[in-house]
Amino acid sequence: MTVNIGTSCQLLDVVAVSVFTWSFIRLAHLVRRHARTARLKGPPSNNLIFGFPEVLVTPDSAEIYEAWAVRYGPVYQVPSLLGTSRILLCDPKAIAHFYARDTTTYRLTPLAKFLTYMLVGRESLVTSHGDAHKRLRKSITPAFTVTVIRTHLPTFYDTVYKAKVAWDNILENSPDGATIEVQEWLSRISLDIIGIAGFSHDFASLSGKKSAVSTVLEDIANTEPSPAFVYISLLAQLFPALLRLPNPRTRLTHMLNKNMGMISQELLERTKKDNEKGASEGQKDNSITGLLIKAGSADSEFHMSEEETLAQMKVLLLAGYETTSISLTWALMELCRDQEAQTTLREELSQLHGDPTWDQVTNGLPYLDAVVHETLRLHAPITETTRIATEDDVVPLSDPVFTASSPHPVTHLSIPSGTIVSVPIASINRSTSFWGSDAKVFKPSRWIEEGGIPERAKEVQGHRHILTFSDGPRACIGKGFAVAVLKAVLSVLIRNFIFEFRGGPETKVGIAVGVFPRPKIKGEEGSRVPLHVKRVE
Ligand code: HEM
Repeated sequence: MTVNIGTSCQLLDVVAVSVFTWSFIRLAHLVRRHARTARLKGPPSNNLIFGFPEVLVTPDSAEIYEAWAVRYGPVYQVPSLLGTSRILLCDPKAIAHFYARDTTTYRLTPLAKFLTYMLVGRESLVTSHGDAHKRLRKSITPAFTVTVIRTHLPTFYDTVYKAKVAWDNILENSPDGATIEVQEWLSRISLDIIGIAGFSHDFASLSGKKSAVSTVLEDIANTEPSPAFVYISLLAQLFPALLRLPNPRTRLTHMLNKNMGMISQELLERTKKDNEKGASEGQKDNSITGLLIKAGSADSEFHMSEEETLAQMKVLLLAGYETTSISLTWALMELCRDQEAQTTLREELSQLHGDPTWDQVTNGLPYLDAVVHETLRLHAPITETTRIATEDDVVPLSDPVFTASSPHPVTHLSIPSGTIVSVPIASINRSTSFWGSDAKVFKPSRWIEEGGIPERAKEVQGHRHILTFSDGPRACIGKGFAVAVLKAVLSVLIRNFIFEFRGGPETKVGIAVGVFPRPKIKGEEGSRVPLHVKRVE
């Protein structure tokens, strides 16, 4: 087909007019919505086009959000693209109300939906809403009961022991210790655990097999977003399709989706075959893949299509693996900074004869529990929840606030349909007003001491008063699994090895921007975390 210049100009004109008209309609809609919202206090715009772009592009905006909450009150508005704004909720009652209505009144923003489609395809648990979400969630819930997670504990130990053996070999002739890049190892441990426990598949990454999924995730974390990409991702709030423009990050995202798709398809086929055999032998398959296959069968109440099944597998693989490995890395880094905490944990673990049993993992090791929850409090891998209101809502507040438009304090906030609302998870988890003057300090003892958790923090609903696993109908389905993995892996590593920063406890820590922000040692390439590791003799 040939296209002459005249035709291309007409085409461009049509595109330009369409984009302009569409933008105009959207702006008119936003202006109308603005008129119906009580104007909240908040920082002034510092950029005519983007509002306050810094807060969207810094990997850790927790302290900016906290400073604004102190200055403008626990609910405030932040300038956003083209004169629009976003509402931030830092009030516990408002947050509980918001999360309780997640998937119904509050839904994924067009940008988040678009990004998730790019990552895992359509029809997944994370992009579905209302009854469709309930149906998909119910289909995999049996894989996350305490009874099932408990059966995976030996798998968690078997996997971390593979790393222990490899590290023992590295350290065999180095009594004073050696440098080990732990982030990569912790990623391998997490991937192999989720593979075996969740999908009955051994990725064998601890045996040196390169995984197509982890390689792409590494590449994403090691590819600094270019200034052009940062600009595009800011504009993508209004025009998500801009993310389709060719750039290295988009290419890697497509590759991740493709690789996860190939693995999921392979696992699905294999499990189907195994199940046919197992069913004839009367076995029950409670693995994630087994449950999803059951949900896709003709006589199931869930009527899940093959596309939905594959999308769920990709979501679970990504959600379960990357978040857990990031949390493990943070735990080791905090224990390097606080050697006393590391010793206390080792002493607690050394009193056991062998690896903790399930009862010890869940109830019998208070300091291990405290280290894990203090890490999760300080370093939420998912730093905020952002949604769009799909209907008008009235949000109750714990404490009255002054708005910019009313001389009297208000006890409720009116949120018109179309408003973007965010909960700054990481900021609230380490905010001084919730957790006290030592909120930013890694202090596991706060989880054990009488009165260690301030009353204000106790007002926050969510797993142990932190928002790291979010809350409400979309709260993390894998939180019990994740906490058990963190405890099992740390118990083996800390009992057997001593970890130190090579540059001493004051070593600076930075953030690498992967699918989720990952910690790194400042000055190291990509997301590398080389630590000095010594065997416990
Ligand atoms: C430390 C580890 C983990 C953290 C911090 C974490 C955090 C979260 C958060 C904050 C959400 C809500 C996301 C949103 O609202 O947009 C979420 C959802 C989810 N998580 Fe986790 N997660 C972790 C581990 C896991 C594991 C191990 C699995 C599975 C094996 C898992 C599976 C999921 C799934 C499927 C969802 C979506 C739930 C839904 O939409 O109904 N997560 N997680």
